Parts: sequence; structure tokens; C-alpha cells
Amino acid sequence: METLEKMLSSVRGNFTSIQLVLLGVAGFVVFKIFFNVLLWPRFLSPLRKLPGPPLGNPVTGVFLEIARAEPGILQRDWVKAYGPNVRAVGPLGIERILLVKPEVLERTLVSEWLDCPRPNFMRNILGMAAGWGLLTVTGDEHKLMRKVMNPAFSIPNLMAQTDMYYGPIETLVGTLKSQMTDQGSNPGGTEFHIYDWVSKVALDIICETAFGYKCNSLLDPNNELAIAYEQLLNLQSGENQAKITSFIVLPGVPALLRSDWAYRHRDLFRKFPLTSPLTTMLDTTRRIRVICAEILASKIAESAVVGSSDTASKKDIMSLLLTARTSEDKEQGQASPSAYRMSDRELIEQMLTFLGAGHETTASGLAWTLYLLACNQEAQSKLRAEVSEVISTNPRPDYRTLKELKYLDCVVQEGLRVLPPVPITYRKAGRDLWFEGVRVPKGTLFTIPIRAINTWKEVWGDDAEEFRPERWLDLPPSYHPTFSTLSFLAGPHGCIGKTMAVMEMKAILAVLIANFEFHPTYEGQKAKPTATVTMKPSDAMPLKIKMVTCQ
Ligand code: HEM
Repeated sequence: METLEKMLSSVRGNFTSIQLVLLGVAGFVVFKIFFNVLLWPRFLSPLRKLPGPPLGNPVTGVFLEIARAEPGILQRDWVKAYGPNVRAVGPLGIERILLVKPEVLERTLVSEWLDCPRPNFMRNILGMAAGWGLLTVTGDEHKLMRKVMNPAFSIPNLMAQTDMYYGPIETLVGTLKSQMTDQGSNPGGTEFHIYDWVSKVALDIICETAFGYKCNSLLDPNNELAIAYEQLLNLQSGENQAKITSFIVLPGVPALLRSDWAYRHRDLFRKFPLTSPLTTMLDTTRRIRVICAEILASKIAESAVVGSSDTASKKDIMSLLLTARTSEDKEQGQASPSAYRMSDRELIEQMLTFLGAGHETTASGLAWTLYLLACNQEAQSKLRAEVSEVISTNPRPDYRTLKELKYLDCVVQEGLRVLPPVPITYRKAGRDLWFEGVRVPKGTLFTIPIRAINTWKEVWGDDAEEFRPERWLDLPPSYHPTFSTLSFLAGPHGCIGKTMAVMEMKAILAVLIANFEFHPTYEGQKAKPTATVTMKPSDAMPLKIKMVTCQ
């Protein structure tokens, strides 16, 4: 005892108190890193019993492999190799488990969704790129916000909106036809980067259905919103994504990036390689917000002048949210403390969310489906036979007619199943949970490998990865109506725009397939998906198009 005291006092004698505190902090940090990166995942975690890929380098874990792979494919390979309960260790020892089985997905996405929120890094990235709206809120705030928005996505409203799709679709058909004529007759077909075109038509449709705003990106290359939005989308390379993600996870950064200071000093970010994409992101999202604010202001002014009945007659989502807000205010004199009243600022964030969540996803879904049809001429001809019969007599089929086109429905479901625009999503354990007898510690990351789930051979059979629309006419007994395809996810955070997106895709495909034939640009053309927020074609999907001569 005496010797120990002597040792301690000799140690104390050599250091000042501040040095001792610093030494203690440094020792704690080194131990914490050692514990998190090596001890916990390798020897202590209850999840270490689950099968999975080798832990790899302690600093990066499986991160580099994931970053290099085609989106969703590595996860699919893991499920094939290790079964549905896979554990993988990411950077700095952070553990993740893959959720594939319907029982576990049901708990995470539906019955225990409040205990399995979106992880902060995901909310911050979505908030930066797609507004601080429905995609970023959670818990009670989410429940209230979603309740206010659900009526805008109701079937009667979607029925009323369907006709709005056809203006942009007809413009697209006319533009493609005139470009084909300009390029002279080409028996093999004219090559188009199809993603760029469906992206424009999807932007024009979402602007009209969400805000009643004519963006006209198909015809007007100078439209402010289209330009700002295109610049924002161009940021979405894998490299930029990695830079933004690694910066945004640092403490305090999301709050900093939301501040006016960050916007005013946005040029500073350009000077450092890690933060360089943020300058464009801050600039473009601010420009989009300003345009959205102008649209909103004109709607508010319009409803004040001509009365809210005029706004009420409009079917775009923003007018509906505004009408709901105005009538609630009238009913209550002022909103009761318990009622959820969306402020102007929140409405603007929602507009950004609809643009972000509703545009690129639909455009990617269309591009992939057209590619799959180009590679499967038999399915394409069968679809043409079905849609041409309708389009030849009724060029603008309504909601009910589109819904009744059985093969079109099979094609859309199958395209979204095989190449889902959102190939992976994440949740985290908000508390300790038990899955299949294994304790899942609070903070564990859940990977929901949508692409792997959609093509899981245990459910879909040996041809699970093939595009075969007919399978929807005779579903396998192992098919689960909610959890066997998760292209739109499920549960309270499932896609609010699902029916709208499906109807829009159906209308666009019906008209395009009735007017054009789609072919690969070379034999054996392969899809080239790139990992951004959504999975889109890295080559903008070149396809050859020919006009359909007789219907
Ligand atoms: C083919 C097209 C689409 C696909 C594949 C798709 C897919 C998804 C997925 C997978 C999610 C869940 C994300 C997550 O929690 O991890 C989601 C959520 C969402 N989607 Fe879509 N979406 C599409 C179109 C649309 C459209 C057209 C809109 C609106 C106009 C929209 C609005 C939203 C919103 C607001 C959420 C957040 C819902 C919530 O958390 O309550 N989406 N979507």
C-alpha cells in the first residue's frame, strides 16, 4: 500500500494537474476506440453470433466494399451466402444487421416503428437534399404531419389529378418524334439518353401535380426551377455523396449547414476537397426554396383575392394543404394548441420533399422499366398490344382505365421489383430489441436491402432476378403482400406517393409504348446502376427508339 502511494505521488510529481487530466482524457479516448473497433465487435457483441462477411479492416470495416459495389448487389450476395440474418461491421466497428424476413420487417417497419427510427445521418442527408419535411421527422411530429398530408394523396384526388399527366407526356412524345425526324430516317432506330427525357417529363408532372406550377422543362431550357434542380441532381455522384456523408456525420455540422451563416459563406466550402459539393448544394436548395416561396405566396394571395373556393377547386397538393390550413383556421378562430398547423416555412420544406422524393424515384423507375422492356421484346409487344387498343380510341386514359390494364400493372410492378429506384434504406434500434432470440443492442444500424428482398429466391424462385411480368398473374405461395417487395417500403414511413407514382408511370409507359418501340443500343446491353440517394443509370440509359407505324 505504501509502495503504491509512493508510486502515485512520484507520477503526480512529474505532471501538472492539467497534464494529468489531459492524459486521463487521451487514455479514455484510446480505450474507447480500442473497445468499439476491436473488443466489442470481435469478442463482446451479442450480434457476433450471426453469420456475415469477414470483419475486414478495423477502421473501414465493409465500407469500401459497399462503396465500390453496384447498389444492393453486395447485400444480395451476403443473403445468398449467409442466409437472411446477416451481420456486417462498418467503419469504426459500427455494427449493422440486414433485415430480410417478413416477421422482422413487420416489427421494424410497422408494429415497432417508433423504436426503429431513421438514423440521424440519413435524416440529415435527406433534409439537406430534399427538405426538412416528412422524410426527416419522426414520432408524434411525423404522425401529425402525415395525417395532414394523407388526403392530398387520396384516391379521389389522384383520380382528379390523372389528366394533369398528359400535357407533359404529349409534349415528350412530340419532342421525341420531331428529333427523330430531324435526324433523318434510321432503320435501326434513333438513340436517346432515355433517363434525361423521362427525368424532364417526371419533373414537369411533379411540379404541376404538387404545386400547380408549369415548369415546362421539356420545352424551356431556361426555366429557373428546372436549372436549379438539374444542378442539384448533377451533384449526385458516388464521390460527392461520400464527401457529403462523411462531413455531415460530424457533430454540429447539420445545424451549421441549416444556418443562414452557412448560406452566406457558402463559397468557403468550395475551398476544401471534403466540403466542395456543399457550395452547390446550399446554393441550389436556396434557389429552389425561393421559387417555392414565390409559388406559395402567389397561392396565398390568390386565395385571399378570389376566395378560398378557387384554391379549393385546384387539385395540386400545395393548394389542398393550403385549403386544409385555411379551413382549419376558420373553424377554430386560431389553431388549438393540440392541432398541427403547418407554417409557411414547413409548407416550403414539404414542397422540396415532394420534388426530392417524387421526381428522381419516378424517373429512375421509368428508365429501368423501359430498359427491361427493351431487353425483352416479347413483353414489350404484349404490352403494346394491350395499351394500343386503349390509346387508339382514348389517348388520355383516366385513373380507372389505367388501373384496369392488367399487363401494364404487371410490367410496372415487375420493373420496380427487379430494379428498385431505392435499393437500400436504413433504420436503427432506438432501444435494445430481441430478434429471433438474439439481443440487438440500442444503436445497432438496420440495413433494409430492398433490392435483395425484392429478388429473394426463397420467395420468388430460381428466376427471381429475371424480368418476367407474368409472374404477377400467378404469385408464388411464399409471396407476402406487404414484405416480399419493398420498393415503396411499408408501414407509417412507407411512401406516401406510392399510388401516385404507379399511376404516373402507367400513364407515361402506356403512351410511350403505344407510340414507340424501344431497343437496346447494342446486343447484351447491361444496366449500369449508380449509387446516389436513388439508384439511377450512370450512363443516362441510352436506348434506340423507333416510331410504331401501325397500332
Ligand atoms: C417510383 C417512385 C417512387 C419510389 C420507388 C418511392 C420509394 C419510396 C421509399 C422506399 C420510401 C421510404 C424511404 C425510407 O423511409 O427509407 C419513400 C418515402 C416517401 N416518398 Fe416515395 N417513392 C416514389 C415516389 C414518390 C412520389 C411521387 C412522392 C410524392 C409526390 C413520394 C413521396 C415520399 C415521401 C413524402 C416519403 C416519406 C414518407 C414518410 O416518411 O412518411 N414518393 N418513397
